[in-house]
Formats: sequence, structure tokens, C-alpha cells
Amino acid sequence: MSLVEVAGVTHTRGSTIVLHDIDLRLDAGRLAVLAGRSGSGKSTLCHLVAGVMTPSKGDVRVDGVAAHRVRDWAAVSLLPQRLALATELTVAENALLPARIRRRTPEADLLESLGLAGIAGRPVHQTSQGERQRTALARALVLRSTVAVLDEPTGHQDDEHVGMVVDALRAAATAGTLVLVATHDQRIIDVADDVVRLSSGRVSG
Ligand SMILES: Nc1ncnc2c1ncn2[C@@H]1O[C@H](COP(=O)(O)OP(=O)(O)OP(=O)(O)O)[C@@H](O)[C@H]1O
Repeated sequence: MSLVEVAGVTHTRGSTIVLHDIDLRLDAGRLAVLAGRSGSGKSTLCHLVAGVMTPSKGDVRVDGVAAHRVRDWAAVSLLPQRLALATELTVAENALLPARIRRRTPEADLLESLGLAGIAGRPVHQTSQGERQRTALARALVLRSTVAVLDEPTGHQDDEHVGMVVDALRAAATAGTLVLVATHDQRIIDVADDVVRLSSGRVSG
């Protein structure tokens, strides 16, 4: 059994079929990329694996459990495109919240590795879009979850910070997380273990 199993998934949004009969198996400790043009269905598939949507047809399972029933951030974490940060809290409070809730000690250098140490104490509403995105990425990585689903993690990053993000994704995969990334950023695709290409809602290669 693979860690993530997507079987016969067709998904409809509004009146449009946005995913067609998707089959996919992904294993632990891999950096897996969902690549494809804007509108090809990457975010939708991310949402299904993260369990925030249920498929119209077919099955999405994480470790044998229907993805929408998994409620534990240590099992499946998510970096959504819209980030969903608490903007009145600081960068560190947001990023480390999942660890604090579980009384777990976060990795000492997580904020440093994402270039956030210098602004750790600043409220998120006083940060840039790129800093916010890295804060939400840190929150998705802080528990070393079994699966981390990351939707466009470099969308707001300059070259230097793309390098930091890529290193963080590789480190998470090396530590055992299945890192599932929706992106069209070639710099991530170049270091991926698995690349799944979506085209108009179908796996194309
Ligand atoms: N709420 C919605 N209602 C109807 N259609 C939707 C909705 N959200 C997305 N879609 C459509 O579903 C398709 C897949 O969208 P999705 O966001 O998964 O693509 P994507 O590959 O992640 O795109 P991007 O790279 O631009 O984020 C698109 O054709 C989009 O127009």
C-alpha cells in the first residue's frame, strides 16, 4: 500500500469536471510535484489529498484512511494558496502554532532556514507577501507531518528565497515526509523525485 492513494477520482466544481479519472500512488520520503498549467487541476488535487474537499467520485486515501477523515496536522499538513494566517499573531506564533498545541519542541532552525528568524516577533500584518508565504510554509513543515501538501510554495519568492524553500522541501522529504507540491516552478521540478503532469484535469505523463 502506498502512503497516498488516489483511485478513480473524478471531481466536479460547479458544473465543470475539473479532474478526470485520476489514479496516483505516492510514497513516504518523496518530493512529489504536481505540475501543469494554470487551471489544470493542481490545487483541486491538493485539496482532495489534504482532505478539505471530498472527491465527487473515487477514493483518496492517506495511510489507508479516507483523506477527508484525517484531521491531524501531524498526519497531513497544508500550505494553501490563500495562506490562512492569523495576521494579528507574530510570524513565530503562526509558524510554531501546531507544535505549541501539541507541546512539541519545534526544530530549532526552521525559522532561520526559511529566512524568518529576523522577523519572528513581528505581527504578520506587518510582513510582505513572500514572508507570509514562508511563514505558512514553516507552519506546514513544523511537525514533520507524514504528508505535507504545499500549493505553490514559491509563488511569491525571489531567487534567493526560492533556494531556501527548495532546500526546506528536500530536507523534509529526506526526514521522511511525503512532500506533495503543486507548482509550475522549474526549480522545484528539477529536484523532485516524482513529477505528475496534469493537463486539463488528466494525468498526462
Ligand atoms: N469554485 C470553483 N467553481 C468552479 N470551477 C472552479 C472552482 N475553482 C476552480 N475551478 C476550476 O477548476 C479548474 C482547476 O482549478 P485549480 O485551481 O485546481 O487549477 P490549478 O492547476 O491549481 O491552477 P493555478 O495554477 O492557476 O492555481 C479550473 O478550470 C478552474 O477554473
